[in-house]
Amino acid sequence: MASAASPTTLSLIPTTSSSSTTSRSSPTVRLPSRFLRSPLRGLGFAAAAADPLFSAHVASKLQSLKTSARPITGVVSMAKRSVGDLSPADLKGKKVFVRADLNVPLDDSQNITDDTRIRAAVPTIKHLISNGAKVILSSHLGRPKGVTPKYSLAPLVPRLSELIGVEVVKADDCIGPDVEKLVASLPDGGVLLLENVRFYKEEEKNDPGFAEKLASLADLYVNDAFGTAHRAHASTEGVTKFLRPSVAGFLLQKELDYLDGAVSNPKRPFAAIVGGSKVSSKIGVIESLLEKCDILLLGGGMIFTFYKAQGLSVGSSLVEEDKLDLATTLLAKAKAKGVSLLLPTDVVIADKFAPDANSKIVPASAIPDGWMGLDIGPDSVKTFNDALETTKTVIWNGPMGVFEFDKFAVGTEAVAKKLAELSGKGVTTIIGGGDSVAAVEKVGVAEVMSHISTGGGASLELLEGKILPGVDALDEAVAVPVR
Ligand SMILES: Nc1ncnc2c1ncn2[C@@H]1O[C@H](COP(=O)(O)OP(=O)(O)OP(=O)(O)O)[C@@H](O)[C@H]1O
Ligand SMILES: O=C(O)[C@H](O)COP(=O)(O)O
Repeated sequence: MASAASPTTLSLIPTTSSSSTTSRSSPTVRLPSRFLRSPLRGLGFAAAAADPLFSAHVASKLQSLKTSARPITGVVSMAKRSVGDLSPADLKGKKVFVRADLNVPLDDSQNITDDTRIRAAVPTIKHLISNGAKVILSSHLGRPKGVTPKYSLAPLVPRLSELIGVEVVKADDCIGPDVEKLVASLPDGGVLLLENVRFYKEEEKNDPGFAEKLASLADLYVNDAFGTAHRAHASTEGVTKFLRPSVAGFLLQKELDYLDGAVSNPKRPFAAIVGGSKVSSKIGVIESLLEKCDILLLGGGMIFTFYKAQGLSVGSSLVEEDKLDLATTLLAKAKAKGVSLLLPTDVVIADKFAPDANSKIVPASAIPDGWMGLDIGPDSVKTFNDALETTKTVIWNGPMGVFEFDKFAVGTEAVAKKLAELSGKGVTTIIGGGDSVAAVEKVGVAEVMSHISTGGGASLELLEGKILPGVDALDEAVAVPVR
């Protein structure tokens, strides 16, 4: 282990050598990922033009086209068909079953405390209603066991109506004769919100009979529920067996464009920042990113397992004893692949796990007994920032410390600020879901990031390279040569 005293000896693995970066930047054509596509496919330009979120997305796509140094030839796009690929005639007067992820947090008085997921669903809904479709909107909320009033979607109606600009009608069920009547009376451009699909156990069981009942309400299917795309449920997967076309909504498409497209075919150098509590929950993500990135920065509770694997004392820091070998293996893999893996050299330690704990900054090699590391230190922040300065693409998943306690939020907030700064310089910055999103929002820099995922589990699974059933079930876009 290098001494933590000097920033020049910060990395446990040699820092990015020009040779490793150069070799990774060479015009090697990688195998196409599952959704590799022409960067402009499936964006739905009509809706995109009207929405600042998507305008920015398109602008960054155009920019990436202009700046893409690597020619890709002979690769066939396997994009999913998008709602933007449907013609106005496909939509006018049609009943469209839209599965969104409106699983938003509610407080004890049933007030929405974060409407991000509702706002993210709006572009697809607006596109459909402006094309004269009848929108049958479906979602889950929470994990109810049977009909549970506190998990009703009713509290979402006012905000949804306000954002869409249409008075949303709410059904008390999601299947059955009453719902059918409401669907029959829906005007072109109207929106009917079905009740929580998870009130039926058949939803999570992906029961074909239940899926068929949902499908029977509509003429075509749009899945925009990225946050639930890793679940093979009746409304996310089963329904596609009974409804065609089955296409991706704009949000789902954008998530795939960034979390799969930009990550699998990044502008380089490409850095990944992975934090969070435990290495065990990020093994798949780290292994997958090691195949793609040039620089890997690790933070959060997981670093102590890496330190201990290297023979360092970690005091009472969070350690997964059964993952010490794994940590060693990951370090070796990074080295073998020429990935510059940086671990923090200094940490903020605390005498207890509490917001008012006594704290001090020490080298990573000098954590005393009885103290626990709860954040990365200032030298590490500086070295991480220097490493990020050279990048063209950055993805971040998981906080650098216990950011819920202000005293230990400094490292996480520093990363958020650095990414905001890089974003302003044209670097593609992707926030891969979970607590890093909360951190970015806390710092107030969410708007400037290239992409903030609305998925927690779904984004992790996509980053791990897993196939998401809710995506896999959708129609393939017509294969087109990328160039
Ligand atoms: N040094 C540390 N010691 C203990 N816990 C830590 C440490 N650093 C970060 N954490 C905790 O890790 C948690 C986040 O870890 P998690 O693995 O859930 O990450 P995430 O990917 O952001 O979230 P999710 O899994 O929900 O997508 C935070 O609650 C944070 O307090
Ligand atoms: O919040 C989420 O991650 C999604 O809405 C999926 O919810 P679930 O984990 O209950 O399936």
